[in-house]
Amino acid sequence: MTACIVGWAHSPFGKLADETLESLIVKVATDALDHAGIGPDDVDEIVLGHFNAGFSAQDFTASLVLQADDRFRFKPATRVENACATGSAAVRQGIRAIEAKAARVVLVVGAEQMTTTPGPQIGQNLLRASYLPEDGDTPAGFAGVFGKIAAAYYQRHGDQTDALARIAAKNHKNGVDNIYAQMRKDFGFEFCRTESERNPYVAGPLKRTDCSLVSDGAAAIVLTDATTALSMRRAVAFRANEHVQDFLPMSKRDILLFEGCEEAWARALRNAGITLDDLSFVETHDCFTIAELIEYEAMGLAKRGEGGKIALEGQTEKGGRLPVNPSGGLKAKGHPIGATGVSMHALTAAQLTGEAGGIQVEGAKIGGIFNMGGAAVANYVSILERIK
Ligand SMILES: CC(=O)CC(=O)SCCNC(=O)CCNC(=O)[C@H](O)C(C)(C)COP(=O)(O)OP(=O)(O)OC[C@H]1O[C@@H](n2cnc3c(N)ncnc32)[C@H](O)[C@@H]1OP(=O)(O)O
Repeated sequence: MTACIVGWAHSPFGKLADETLESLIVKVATDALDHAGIGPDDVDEIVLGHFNAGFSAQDFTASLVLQADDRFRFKPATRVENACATGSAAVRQGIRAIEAKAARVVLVVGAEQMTTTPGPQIGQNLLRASYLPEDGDTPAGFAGVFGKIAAAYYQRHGDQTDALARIAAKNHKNGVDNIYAQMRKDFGFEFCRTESERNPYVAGPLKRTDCSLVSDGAAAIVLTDATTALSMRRAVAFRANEHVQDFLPMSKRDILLFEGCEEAWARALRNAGITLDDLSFVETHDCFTIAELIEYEAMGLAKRGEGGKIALEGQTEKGGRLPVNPSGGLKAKGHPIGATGVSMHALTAAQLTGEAGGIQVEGAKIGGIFNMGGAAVANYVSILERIK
């Protein structure tokens, strides 16, 4: 049974000093049901994606969704976690409940509040998603992990300074038109390419503009089975949804290949019966620009070692062969860990129903999503298409 997205909601991403984790969750849960045109009584199951790992003193957070409305009382609610792919793990749990016919309507919420944590502690919290015996004390947190990956990529395939700057500039430019984005500033290629006081090196060859943002934010989607969806205002179907989990230690794999990402894309395209050429756009996990570059190769858009080439040719820019991250990605939109995967699904659904506003990809028909946890450890690919 195909699961469908029938409604969604998105908070602004950024430093949201007036919000709490609870207020963010309550707002998007309420707004997503309104958008779907249903009420709390219609919901069979609730899934919350929330990473936490020290960002919030409040743990055991699934029941925070019930704070949105007393009518949620006694409904099953569960929190799921899979590092930076936590949001997509929550989406997948909802899909599986529908496919198993255990639920007809599932409310999926993703949320994180990161900016209330002091700077150095943020890096330490994020590193809990690395293999601690190897990477637990990496300087600069997860940027340090990807700084090592970038340095190794340069060694194997040559300097990628220009390509990474092109990816950063593209995503920042796209983010200008995203009303939910944390950073709506077009920095331009030269600024992203050049080390400066405002764009210092953070880890290895990665500068500040190569890194995603530290963010607060939440997003929610409403899932139903296809029959129910067709009776509603809109229906965006999952043509595929795949999850591939790889080894956590990077020393057990060739970390420059992102093989889990490759496998997830291969399975998703096969199950959807399409090729990359059928996609109108992709939202991909650009936690660091080097990740987006390697993902071009893992998804099959570029040969190994040539991800930078297609970035420099503008193939992934709006109007290019395959627009990647029209939302501005994690780079400009922001990356509140538990919310990110849900946000990707909400904004992809919005693209496909023509509700994406300034970031709309004209004529978008099929959208792809790649959300990852750790360094290509948890790999989730969804392929979405509007059916109503
Ligand atoms: C964990 C997994 O499972 C997989 C993953 O997804 S890993 C990704 C997890 N997320 C991260 O690791 C977050 C990475 N980013 C960071 O840690 C931080 O943004 C950073 C270290 C790159 C910069 O932080 P910082 O040096 O403390 O900057 P900060 O003092 O906050 O801000 C200084 C300026 O830079 C800007 N800035 C901050 N971060 C920026 C970024 N990433 N890109 C562009 N500009 C940024 C700020 O807006 C500010 O600008 P103004 O002076 O004009 O106001």
